Amino acid sequence: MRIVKLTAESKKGLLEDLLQRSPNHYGQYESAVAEIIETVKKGGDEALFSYTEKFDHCKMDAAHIRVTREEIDEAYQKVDADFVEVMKKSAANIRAFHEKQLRNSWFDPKPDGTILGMKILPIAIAGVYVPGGKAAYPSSVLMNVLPAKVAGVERIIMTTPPGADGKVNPGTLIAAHIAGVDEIYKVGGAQAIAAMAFGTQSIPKVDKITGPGNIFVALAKKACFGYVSIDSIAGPSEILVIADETANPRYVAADLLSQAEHDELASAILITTSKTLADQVSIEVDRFVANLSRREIIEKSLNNYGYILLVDSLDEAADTANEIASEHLEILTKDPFAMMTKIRNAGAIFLGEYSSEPLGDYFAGPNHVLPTNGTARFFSPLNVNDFLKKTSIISYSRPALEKIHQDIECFAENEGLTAHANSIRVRFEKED
Ligand SMILES: NC(=O)c1ccc[n+]([C@@H]2O[C@H](COP(=O)([O-])OP(=O)(O)OC[C@H]3O[C@@H](n4cnc5c(N)ncnc54)[C@H](O)[C@@H]3O)[C@@H](O)[C@H]2O)c1
Ligand SMILES: N[C@H](CO)Cc1c[nH]c[nH+]1
Ligand SMILES: [Zn+2]
Repeated sequence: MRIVKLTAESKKGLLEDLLQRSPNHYGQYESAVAEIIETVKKGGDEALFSYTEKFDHCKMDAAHIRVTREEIDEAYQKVDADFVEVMKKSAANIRAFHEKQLRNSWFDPKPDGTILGMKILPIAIAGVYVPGGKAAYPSSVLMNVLPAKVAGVERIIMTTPPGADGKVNPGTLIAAHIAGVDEIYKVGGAQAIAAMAFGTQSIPKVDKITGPGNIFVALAKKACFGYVSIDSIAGPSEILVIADETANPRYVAADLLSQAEHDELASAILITTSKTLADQVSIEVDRFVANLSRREIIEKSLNNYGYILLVDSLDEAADTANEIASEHLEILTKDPFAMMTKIRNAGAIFLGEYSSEPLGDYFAGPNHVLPTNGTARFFSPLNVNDFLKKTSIISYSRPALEKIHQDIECFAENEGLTAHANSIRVRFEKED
């Protein structure tokens, strides 16, 4: 991995480079995605079948688009029983963590007769996209579906592209079954997003679409936003490690590679105060890479977005981490909790040498759908709130309104909205 002394100039170049990975920079696919969405809007199921044949090389029809109970049973025959048990344990952790996020409706009655409150209800129907192109991610099924379940969403549907044989990855099906998905449809890409946003003969229109996917999926979600709610536009995975001279270089190297293997555009960055650690990590990275199955992808992503940045102090490391606002941030320093207090922007923070990033990807419980491309400055991890909607409650008694009616009339008149003022005043005027 290249080792770079951090300067104002190298930082500027790095930040600009990282931003190029955002789906917002892939405008060349936007017109193709817009055409797919329009075609699905007009053509419904027939358009879906034709895109499935074109992109997934699979002949699909209305009788086979929905996954059957028999297909789920078949999946259980194919997947190792130990893996099924692990998915169940992981699901229990994810559910328990997300249950802590639940908020109840609240009402605040006052002695003067006012009641203000917030009525909180789940959305009625959620649609989860699960990638199925290059690799299957049963963990992402759990991470997207369980917060919706905890929120109390009544109907959760899922779409995922079929293989050429018309089948869905068995691990994906079992994860969906464990998490409690109601319906699974075999369709992928932008066409799946359009189907969930607008509805087709087979696929219901949903209120919110969540889930990761490739550039066609990301741009389709962006284009459908407004017709339907979405979680976020996820970009390629990112890991940032802050480490000092106390860190174990093997652990740092292994953790950087864990995210580099996701994608050629994934970023893996170490910020350290120790030149010795930097050199050791670089050696350990080379040792590990030689034996990893996704070596080609890893080498490309390290070549594209792999950096070891040398800084003069941990404060400089924290400032830089806050500017990068990484999806994942590991802190491997003498006092990780002290360091954590200096971090403002990160999707998830992993503290200490036994909290390596894949713990969060698979098992600990917090969501692995996290803001990427610097959006941790203003976005949060996927959570139960994403599947809840709120309605304000306002109730005043006559005496309560009487006390303040002139204030409201004053406000309305100053905005030139006399009908607003009148709607308050009329309640306190004597009728002729
Ligand atoms: N951030 C996360 O939490 C997370 C988790 C899992 C996966 N991911 C990411 O999701 C992505 C999955 O991508 P994938 O491709 O493997 O699966 P995918 O399911 O997102 O995409 C496959 C679909 O893309 C469409 N497609 C392919 N080529 C096309 C073309 N030329 N024109 C129009 N549509 C086309 C097809 O319809 C196909 O069904 C990866 O980038 C992975 O890193 C992210
Ligand atoms: N690290 C990914 C999010 O950036 C999520 C994931 C799924 N499987 C393994 N990892
Ligand atoms: Zn991962």
